[in-house]
Amino acid sequence: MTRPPAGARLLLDAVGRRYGDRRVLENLDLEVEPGSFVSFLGPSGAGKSTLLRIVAGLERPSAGSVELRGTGPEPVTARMMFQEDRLLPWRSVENNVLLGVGGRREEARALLEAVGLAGRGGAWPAELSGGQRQRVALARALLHQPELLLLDEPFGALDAITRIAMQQLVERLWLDQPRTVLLVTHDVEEALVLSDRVLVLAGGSVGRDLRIDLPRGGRRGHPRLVAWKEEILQGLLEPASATKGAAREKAGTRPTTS
Ligand SMILES: Nc1ncnc2c1ncn2[C@@H]1O[C@H](COP(=O)(O)OP(=O)(O)OP(=O)(O)O)[C@@H](O)[C@H]1O
Repeated sequence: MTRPPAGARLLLDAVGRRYGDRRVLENLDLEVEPGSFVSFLGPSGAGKSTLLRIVAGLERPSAGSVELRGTGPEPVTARMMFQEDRLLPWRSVENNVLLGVGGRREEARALLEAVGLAGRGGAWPAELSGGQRQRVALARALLHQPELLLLDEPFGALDAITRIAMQQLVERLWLDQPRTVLLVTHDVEEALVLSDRVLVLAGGSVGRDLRIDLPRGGRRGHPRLVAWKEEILQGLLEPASATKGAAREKAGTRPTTS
């Protein structure tokens, strides 16, 4: 199935970000097609969240440029979702969805229904499970009909089963309403199951750029997906063992086996 182009196009040109002497991103070029689902993997500290914050406009790059092109002349609407749900405990579920927006109760209720929380608008966040709270956070992001949805490890705190349910929900909503999605995750399988494209950040830039051309729906357990997963995991493990090996050589020590 070919999806109609929708959502924002993202163009990063030689983006760099440093904190003091520390270069986190360097000379990063990237073009993301409108309506595509792109995931970012990489070792801890590789700059995945930094990149997302830069795309969201929450942080400025130290070098290079970021361009977002929407479907119309208006500025691109982007919304971000985090590992923490960031719900306000003193507001009802529905009023959390409507945060900063007035008078769109019908839409908020329809969205709560779409995320599997029909009739729970009057509940307090504390009355919901972690997965349900993330559903509210998703509904809140979608109320703004973003052309760009930025997901920073949004299922990281959820148990394995809830996590898969959330992945399926996000995929279904994305298929229903095309928009560009950027997902930062540590879960290689999650990235491969959900994405059109998986990017592995390394050394401040894009190390690997994989197009996942498997049909959706039956990806989990597919031999090609399993092979990609192994290959990516190996690549993520290698820099660490190479560094340790180099450190040992320098120190003149041998690895211990116990
Ligand atoms: N505001 C900041 N000030 C100083 N250093 C920062 C700041 N934000 C991020 N960093 C540093 O930049 C590097 C990249 O951080 P970032 O959170 O983007 O990595 P990440 O790939 O998302 O990591 P993780 O997978 O652990 O979440 C880290 O070394 C971090 O300490």
